[in-house]
This record gives sequence, structure tokens and C-alpha cells, in this order.
Amino acid sequence: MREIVTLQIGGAGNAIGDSFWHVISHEHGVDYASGRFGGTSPLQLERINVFFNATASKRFYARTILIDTEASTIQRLNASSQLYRPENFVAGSESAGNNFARGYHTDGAAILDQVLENTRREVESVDSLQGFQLLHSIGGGTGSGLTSLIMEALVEQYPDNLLCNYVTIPSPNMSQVVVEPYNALLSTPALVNNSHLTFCLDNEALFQICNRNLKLKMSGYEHINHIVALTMSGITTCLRFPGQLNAGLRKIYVNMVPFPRLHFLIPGFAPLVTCKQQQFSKGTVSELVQQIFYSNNLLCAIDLRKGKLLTAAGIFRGRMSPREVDQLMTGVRNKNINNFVDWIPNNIKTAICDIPPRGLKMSATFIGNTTAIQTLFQRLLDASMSMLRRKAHLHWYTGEGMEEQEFQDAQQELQAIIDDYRSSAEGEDS
Ligand SMILES: COc1ccc(-c2[nH]nc3c2-c2cc(OC)c(OC)c(OC)c2CC3)cc1
Repeated sequence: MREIVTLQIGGAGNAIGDSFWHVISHEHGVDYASGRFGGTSPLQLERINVFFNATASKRFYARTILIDTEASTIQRLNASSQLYRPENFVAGSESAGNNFARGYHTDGAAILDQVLENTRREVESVDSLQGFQLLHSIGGGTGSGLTSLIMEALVEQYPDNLLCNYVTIPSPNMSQVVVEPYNALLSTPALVNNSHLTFCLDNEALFQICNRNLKLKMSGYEHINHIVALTMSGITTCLRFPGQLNAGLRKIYVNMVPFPRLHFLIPGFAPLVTCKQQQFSKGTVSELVQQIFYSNNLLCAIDLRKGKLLTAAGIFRGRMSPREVDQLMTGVRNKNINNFVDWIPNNIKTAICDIPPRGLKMSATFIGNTTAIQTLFQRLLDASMSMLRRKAHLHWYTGEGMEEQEFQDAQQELQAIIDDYRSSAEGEDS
């Protein structure tokens, strides 16, 4: 079986991770609180080992390491569910204080060995590891700094395995801490050089989806985390349920990433409408196909029309005609041919799973590798540079042993990835 080890890091990473385990444990017939299987179909068990371990008492637990520099968030999860193995909780004694330097050099570094020991134990308990998925933000100190440190160690210790990151990206409209742009900037080198697949989850877009699409009052992150979990469930559908594709992380990597550095993927999901709007929806496949190409349904605040798709994937769930899905997806490509690069033939792929997500008759998940992502990177670069020019708040980092040069190096990495995506839109080699 091609198992995946999850590492959920920091407050945001653990909140997203908990939502993800809530969603997929239900899909696999596993009770979130007890880990007991109560499913109704053998399909729920056929590939359950990709993300779960079976215990001697016929229960299941999530193959995940729960990591944070301060204990409170993950202590709550330990109390809430037997889905999490008690030994897999790794907490520091002091928060990384929203500071990349403390996540990477001090408070995070203090727990790195424990993280790697727990990871090693999970790796040695599987038959055939395919890779790791890391859930984290890049706005906070732990999600940015400790994750960068962990990625360097994983690449060194497991050079043949893939790293797949689900990364929440700070937004000026949802900023909690003024130095978030610095933490995001400093995360760039690890994401560019050590991640193989980086799914970008932009808080700006997620805020707009809750506010504009779903008309939700934003009282916290629970709605955002559920949308992310639904989308992650869609992205991992072909990994978790049997289907036409012999699915693995490497197959996504090989087919979605034309050059190693251009691995930043934009997810989308449909339907993202209120229950009232859902009553008026036609509930057709055609509607789903249209919606997943709307910028309003993307989990990144970018406009697909401002770039070209290098590759795209659509994962459709529910009872529908595969022929109709293929025709509609091909139709979108043909009608928007200028929004697809012409130097990668057949660069759109569709997969169908007849098991719909909870509460929906059908859904569609989009994954786009688009050159339009450079606008998101430019937003991060502009936000960090406007402070760096004035050396604002730099002392919080230099006081923890960092050099200003590290900021300039990260700035060059971020500018370089922007340039690479820009030139790939023009058809030059990246
Ligand atoms: C852009 O062009 C292509 C993209 C992917 C593939 C492919 N080949 N083999 C696979 C897949 C694959 C496709 C998936 O979605 C359509 C997929 O779900 C995320 C998915 O997920 C797990 C996979 C893995 C298995 C082919 C062409």
C-alpha cells in the first residue's frame, strides 16, 4: 500500500489537520472520536491505509504527527479524539511568537529531534511509503520557521520520498500579526527548493469565499478550515478510493509539474454556495465544470484569465456520466485555448469517483498550475519589501540571530519564482 505520513505543524496546520481528519474519517466510515470502523462499504477500507493505521483492536488512527511550539492547541486535540496516537503529539514549551527565527532557530529547533523520532516510527511501520504531507501556515513563526527546518531534515533523511505541502498564506485583510509578510518571505526558499507539490491556500480568497459566496459572518477560522478540508478531501480522493487511475503523489507530481520549481498549485472547489442558493442550482455536471473555473471558487485570490494554465486537473465526485464530464472539460479547454499553454499537449486531466462528499450529491475539485500565481507571489513580495526597505520590525529577527542578508536572499528567491512563472507563460524554458 502506498502510505502517506502527515505532519501538521503550528496552530493553523493543526486546525486544518483536525478538519481534514474529521472529513476523511467520516468518508472512510471511521468514528472521529473513537477511531472505530462503522462503515457500510468495502471501498471505504480498500485504501484506508494510505492515511490511517489499523490498531490491534480493529480501530484506526490517523498517521499524523501533531506539532506545535506551544502545547495548548494540540492538547485540545488529544482530548477530543482517539484518532490521534498519544505518542505523536510533539509540543514545545514556548510559542515561536509569530517569528520565523524562533520557529527555525530556537523554539522550533528545540523539538526537531522529537518530531523526527515520531516521524521515523511512523515511516518504519508502513509497507511502502510514498511521501509526506505537511499542513501549515507561512504567516506564523512555527508554521513558517519550524516547517522550513523540518522540510530540510525530511529531504535529507528521506531523499526518495515526496513532500506535499498544504500552505495557508497570510492575507492583508485577515492579518493577525504585522510581521506575517516577513515569515511568508522567509518560508520561500524551503518551499521552492524542498517541496515537490505546494497547494496554496490563500486566506484572502478563503475570507472572500466565506464572505461573498457563503454570506457567512466570520467569527473565526472554522468555516475556512472546513472549506480547506473539503478541498483536501477532493484532492486526495484518487489516493483514497479505487478508480481508473493508479493514483499516487508521484503521478500527480509527474503530470502536474513541468519543471521542478513550478510546483505551486491552486485548488478550487464547487459547489461553494449557500444552502439557499443550492436549492436553486440545477445540480448538473455542466454547472460544476463552469464553477471550478470561476476565480470566485479558487482558494487563491488570483484571476485565471491573467495567466496561462500549464496543467490542470478536475476531480469529480458523485454519480455522473464520465463521457459528459470529459466532453465538458475538453469544451472548457477548447473555448479558452489561450488560457492554456500550447507547449504542453493534453494538459488537462479529469478523474471521477462515484462516492460524493458528505452532504453533497456531487462535487468538483480543481487543481491548477497557472502562471497567474505570480500575482499572489508579487503580493507577498510587495508586502515584505515595503517593511524591509525601512528595516521595520527587523530587530525581532536579528535579535534571534538572523542576518538581514537572509531576507535579501529570500527576496531574490521569491522574485526568481515570479520570473520563472512569467517566462513559462511566454513559452520560454524555465
Ligand atoms: C494535467 O494532466 C494530468 C494530471 C494528472 C494525471 C494523472 N496520471 N496519473 C494520475 C493522475 C492523477 C490525476 C488526478 O486528477 C485528475 C488526481 O487527483 C488529484 C490524481 O490523484 C491523486 C492523479 C494521480 C494518478 C494525468 C494527467
